[in-house]
Amino acid sequence: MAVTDGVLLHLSDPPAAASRTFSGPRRTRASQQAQATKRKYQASGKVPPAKRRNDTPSHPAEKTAEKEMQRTFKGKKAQKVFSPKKSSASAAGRNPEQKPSIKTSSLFKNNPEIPELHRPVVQQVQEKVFSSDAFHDLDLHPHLISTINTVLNMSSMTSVQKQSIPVLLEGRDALVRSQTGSGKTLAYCIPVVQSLQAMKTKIQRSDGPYALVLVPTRELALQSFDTVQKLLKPFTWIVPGVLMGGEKRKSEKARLRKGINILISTPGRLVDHIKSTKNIHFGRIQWLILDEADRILDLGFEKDVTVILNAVNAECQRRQNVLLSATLTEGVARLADISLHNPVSISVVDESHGQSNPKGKAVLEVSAPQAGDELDSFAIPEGLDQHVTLVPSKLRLVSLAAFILQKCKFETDQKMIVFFSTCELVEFHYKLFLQTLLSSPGAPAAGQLPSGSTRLKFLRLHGNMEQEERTAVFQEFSHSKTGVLLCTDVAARGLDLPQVTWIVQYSAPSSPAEYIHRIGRTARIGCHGSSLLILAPSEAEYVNSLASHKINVSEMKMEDILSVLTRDACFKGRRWGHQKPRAAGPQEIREQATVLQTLFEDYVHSSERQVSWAKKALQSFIRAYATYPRELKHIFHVRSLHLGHVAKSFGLRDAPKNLSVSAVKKRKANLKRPDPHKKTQSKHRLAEILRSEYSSGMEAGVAKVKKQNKHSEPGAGQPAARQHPAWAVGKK
Ligand SMILES: Nc1ncnc2c1ncn2[C@@H]1O[C@H](COP(=O)(O)OP(=O)(O)OP(=O)(O)O)[C@@H](O)[C@H]1O
Repeated sequence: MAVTDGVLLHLSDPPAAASRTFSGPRRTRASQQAQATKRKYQASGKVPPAKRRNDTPSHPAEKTAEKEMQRTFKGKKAQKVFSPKKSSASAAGRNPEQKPSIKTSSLFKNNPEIPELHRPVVQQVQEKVFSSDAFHDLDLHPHLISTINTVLNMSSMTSVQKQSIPVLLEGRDALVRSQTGSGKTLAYCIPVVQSLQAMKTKIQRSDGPYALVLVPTRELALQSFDTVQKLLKPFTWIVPGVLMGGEKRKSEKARLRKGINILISTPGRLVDHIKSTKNIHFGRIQWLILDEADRILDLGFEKDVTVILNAVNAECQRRQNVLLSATLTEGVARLADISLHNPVSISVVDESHGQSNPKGKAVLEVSAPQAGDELDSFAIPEGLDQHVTLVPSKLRLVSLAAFILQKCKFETDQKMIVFFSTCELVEFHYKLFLQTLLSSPGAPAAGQLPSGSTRLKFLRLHGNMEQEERTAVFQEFSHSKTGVLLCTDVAARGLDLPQVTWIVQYSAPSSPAEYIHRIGRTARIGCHGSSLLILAPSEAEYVNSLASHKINVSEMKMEDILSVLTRDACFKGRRWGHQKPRAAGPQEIREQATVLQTLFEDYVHSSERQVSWAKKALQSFIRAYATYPRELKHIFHVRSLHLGHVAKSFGLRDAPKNLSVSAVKKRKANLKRPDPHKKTQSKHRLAEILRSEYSSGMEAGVAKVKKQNKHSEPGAGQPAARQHPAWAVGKK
C-alpha cells in the first residue's frame, strides 16, 4: 500500500481498484482506509509494498516507471495521472481534476539490462611459489636457520626468498616483485637479521636504528614487527620496535630514547617523531626497506616519505635500499632507479611465457622502461578463482547479503573479507547487517542452526576506528576460522590473514594494483581462495580493463547468488492467499529477495536518525565514486549512477531530495576551493576527506576533526606513484 500525498494505492491490487485522489476531509477517510489496508496486510501476513514518495522522478528510469504507470493506468477506471511536477508546484491550489501520479518500483522492475559479458580470456601471469631449496642451503647463522625451522615451522624457501636473500646478503640495492602471499616479508627480514647479528662490533640498543622498515598501514607494521621479533629470538641484544599511529606517543618516545635497532613504522608516525622527538638518530642506518613500495611512493605519502628520506640522508650516506611489492611497476622501478645504486631487479615471473622463471635466476638489471608499462600485468596466485557478477544498483545490497549468507551461513569454514570504498560504508553495512541478518525475526536461536551451517559473525576494520579497536579486530579476525570482515583498503595490502577463503569487492578498486592486493588476501603461499567483484551493468567494461592487465574473471549470475535466499527460513516469502508452496523458481527468489530488501528498508526507515545515517552513507558512496581516476571515469562516472536505484541499496525507499550527484560534487569541489573566510574549517575538512587511511592520524588538527566527524571518510585510492625529490640523495 502506498500513501502518496493523500492517494491510497493498493499496489498489489489491479489498478482498476486504485482509489481516487483525496483532499480535505476525505483525507481522513483515506487514512482510515490506509489503516484498514494495513490491518488487512498484517492479518494476511503479506508484505505491504514499500511506500513511494510522490515527487519528480529524478532519473530516466523513474520517468520510464512513471510512463509505464501512466500506460498501465490509462486503460483503467478512474485513475487519471498527472506529472508530479505539477502536483508539487501547485500542491496548495490543486485542481481536483488533477490526480497525483503514482510510482511503484520494486527490486526487479525498471532495472537496466544486464549485458552479456564477452570477456577476452587472457593468459594470466603465474609464479611458482616454492623453490626446491632449503633455508639451510643458505649461508645463515645456524641459530637463525633453526629459528626459521622450529619457530616459523618453515624448511624450504619460496622462489622470491631464494632469489632475494643471497643478493641482499651481498649488500645490493634491490627491487623485489613477487605475487601476493609469496613470502616477501621474510625475503627482506632474514638478510637484515643475518647481517646485523654478524656485525663485528656487537650492536648496542643505544646505537639506535640500523634498519628502517616503512610500511603503509598500522596493521602491517604490527604484523611485520611480529615476524622480526620471532627471527630475533636467538639474538636478544638486537632490539626491534614498531611506531604506528594511534599508539601512545609517549611510550614510543621512551622506547626510541632507550634505542630501537630494527625500526618498523608507518610513514606518518615516523615523521611525527622526527619532528617532535629529539632522540631519533639515523647515523647508523644500513638498511632502508620499503614494503608495498608502490603504495608508499604514491602521492598519499609523498610529503612524509620526503621528510623521512631527508632526515636519513642528512645523517647516513651509505645504506642498502630494498623496495618490495607484488605490483612493483616499471614506473616505481624508474623512480627507484634514480634513487637506488645499481639495483638488482628481482622478479620471479618470466613474463614472456607467463610462467615462473625456469632458470630461477634474478634478472640482474632494471630493464629500461618499455612501451605499455602502464599496462603492467601482475602475477595472480595459481589457486585463486576470480569471479564477477553484474548486479543492478537496486539489487546490490540484497545480492551482497545473499552471498554472505550463502557462503558464511550455509557453508562451513568460510572466512570472508568484504571491501568497501569508504569507512562510512563499512560502518553502515556493519551495523545494518548486525541489526538485520543477525537479529532478523525468525533467525534461528543459538544452537538451532540447520546442520552444515555456521553462526554468522561480522567484524569491521577501517581507518576511522580507534587504534586499540583496530588492533583487537585485526588480531581476532587473524585467529578466527570463520567470520566476515567488512573493511576498506586499509586491509588491502600485506595483511597475512590465515584461512581467508573469499574476497568480495562491493565496489571496484581505484586501480588494477589495488585489485591485485585485495584479492591477494586469499590464496596465499600456495593455498586456494576465491574472489567476487560486484559491478553494476554500467560498469561491465571494467572486466575488459582487468583483462588488459592479464586478469581473468569468470561470471557468476546474480540469480544464482539470490537463489540461496530460498534456503533461509528468515526470508521465506509469504504465501499470497492459499497458493501451494512452489519450487524455488524465479518468482520465489524474487519474493524472498523482496522480503530481505524490505527487512533492510524497514530497519533504515525505523527512525529519522537511521534515515539520515543511510543518507550519509549514500553521500559517502557518491563522493568516493567521484574520485575514480581519469582512466576509469568512462566506466565509473557519477552521472551513470541512478540515484534512486543506488539509494535502494542503502535501504532508502527514495533518493534523498537534496542529494543530486551534482550537489555532492559541488560540495566536494567547494571543499577543494576552501572559502577564505572558513579556510581553517574547510582546510581541515579537506584534509580529512583526502587524508589517506594510512596516515598516523596524529597530524595536527586533523585528529581533532576526526574525533568530531567520526564518520568522515578517508581519501579514496591514491593516484599513481610519482618521483620523490628526496630520492635523488642517499646513493649507496
Ligand atoms: N618459506 C616459507 N614456507 C612456508 N610459508 C612461508 C614461507 N615464507 C613465508 N611463508 C608464509 O606465507 C605467508 C605470506 O607471507 P608474506 O606475508 O610475507 O607474503 P607477501 O609476499 O609479503 O604478501 P603480500 O604481497 O600480500 O604482502 C605468511 O603466512 C608466511 O608465514
